[in-house]
Amino acid sequence: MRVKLNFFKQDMFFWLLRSYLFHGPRLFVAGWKDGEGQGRGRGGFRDGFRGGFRGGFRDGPKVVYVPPPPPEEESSIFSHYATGINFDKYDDILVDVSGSNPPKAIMTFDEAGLCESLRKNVTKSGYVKPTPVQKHGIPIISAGRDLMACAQTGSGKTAAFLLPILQRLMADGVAASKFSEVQEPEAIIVAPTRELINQIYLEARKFAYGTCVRPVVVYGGINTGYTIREVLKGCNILCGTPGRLLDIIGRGKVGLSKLRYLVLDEADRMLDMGFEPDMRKLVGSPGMPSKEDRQTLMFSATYPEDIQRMAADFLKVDYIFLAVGVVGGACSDVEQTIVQVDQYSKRDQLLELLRSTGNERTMVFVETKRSADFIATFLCQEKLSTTSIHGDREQREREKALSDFRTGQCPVLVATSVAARGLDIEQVQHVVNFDLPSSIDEYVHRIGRTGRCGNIGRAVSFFNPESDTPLARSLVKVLSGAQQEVPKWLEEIAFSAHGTTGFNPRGKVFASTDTRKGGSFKMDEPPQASAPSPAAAADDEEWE
Ligand SMILES: Nc1ncnc2c1ncn2[C@@H]1O[C@H](COP(=O)(O)OP(=O)(O)OP(=O)(O)O)[C@@H](O)[C@H]1O
Repeated sequence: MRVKLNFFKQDMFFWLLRSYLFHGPRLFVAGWKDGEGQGRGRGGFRDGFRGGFRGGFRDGPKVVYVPPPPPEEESSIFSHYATGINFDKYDDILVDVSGSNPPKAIMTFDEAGLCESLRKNVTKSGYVKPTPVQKHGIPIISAGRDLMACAQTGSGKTAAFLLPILQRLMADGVAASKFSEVQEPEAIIVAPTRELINQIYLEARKFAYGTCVRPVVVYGGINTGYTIREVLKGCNILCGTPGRLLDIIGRGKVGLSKLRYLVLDEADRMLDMGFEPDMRKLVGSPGMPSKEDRQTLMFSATYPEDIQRMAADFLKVDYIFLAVGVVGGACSDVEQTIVQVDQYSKRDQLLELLRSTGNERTMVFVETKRSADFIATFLCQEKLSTTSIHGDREQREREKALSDFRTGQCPVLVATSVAARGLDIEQVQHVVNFDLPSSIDEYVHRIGRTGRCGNIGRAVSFFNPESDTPLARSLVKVLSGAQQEVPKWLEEIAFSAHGTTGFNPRGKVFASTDTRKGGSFKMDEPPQASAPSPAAAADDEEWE
């Protein structure tokens, strides 16, 4: 073991030295970022030589990055990928709606009563029939009810909240957006990462195409002056990451008196330890309508029980809980494989795997920003076109990485948790968990980057018993819940980690849904404390 470790250290040392000489310090010192307009824990200069510089350059120089304008041509705005062979199987998923007097589900988009322009945009987006979360979610939102919705990754949650909001705004004839020193949006949508909120904004912009509703997006890492100018041009739907949103409200550029909708996408993440204070600050902002006077909507594929209880603070008492399928369950269109490895063989196994997948688009998840850089550089040196995304990369680089991955120019994307949730990228055939996350919900979100919208995907996870044993039990449950093969060795690890009594890995999993029913999701497992956000646990990942 010791010999192995020394080899590993030597290997790392020379590799680091080589990389430093080839790539210069840029690889290790991620640089200035996010200083402007934040002055908060998650902003500022967070970098490779942590400790050394940390704090010293916190505010950094002014962020000048202005993202390229979104596409203007209709063909790009409405470009979409095809639904997969399992799209129709969504109809077989069991749906549980709880709460008083839930409105009846719709079966078609025609029944949604969308106004003509919105209906046209839905068709141009390639949507023929609604997914279950849309069938149930749209009428619930249209009826003015608060909603906590849970549906598997890639099953259309974004449109489930955007369509009824846009419909209401159009039906009520919101004032066409025009320049004003203070903007009063009707809806605010929050999400945990910059790339995700930008994606939601582009979806909102697509569905609002040709109407007078104007969505705007604000997030960290881009020039604040530019952001403010965009907002002041007119803003009906404000999409933002929490820091930038609070900043822009704090500057008095956004008033909340007309706010009708507050949407928390990836709601469990928005309410866990990392973001909860920001969310409380947001709902406590001057002018924010009370929960009785606004509609609050929450969406995610996972809802730990304690987070669900806390979420009730933000919702009206009679909110509706909608569960499509298994709460916290993995998407069954993803074929999951768990491979037992030791730490030192991971790199070679990854290489072998990627060589066998050819040019298929693959996301490789690692636990820390540093390993993201290491692994990406390693793969590049092995002649695999690879890019990386993590919180220490500048926003310009993050967006470039994502775009290179989307276009297939770099078919391999090495990512930290920052890319685990929500991102909807065409043709991601594989997800590799080079490092398994510490929380099972994070695992569910990561593997959900593939197998979207009825398409088939594959996820391979490296399980190192030395570090991953605490995840074994939940992993067995998620695998069996998604009708996947559970390796015997994993069952044994889960069994011995748990002790000998009462553990039935194939037992009733995720039994109940709505915490108001008093049940626990996982019948034979005590409720877990909300896991510290993977971000916080892992190398202070920077999320927004
Ligand atoms: N009714 C539909 N018909 C065809 N395609 C759809 C439909 N609804 C959504 N889609 C497409 O399915 C893909 C996944 O949708 P979306 O990103 O909203 O999933 P999600 O449930 O929010 O996933 P995640 O949990 O990962 O955030 C998107 O490309 C979206 O445009």
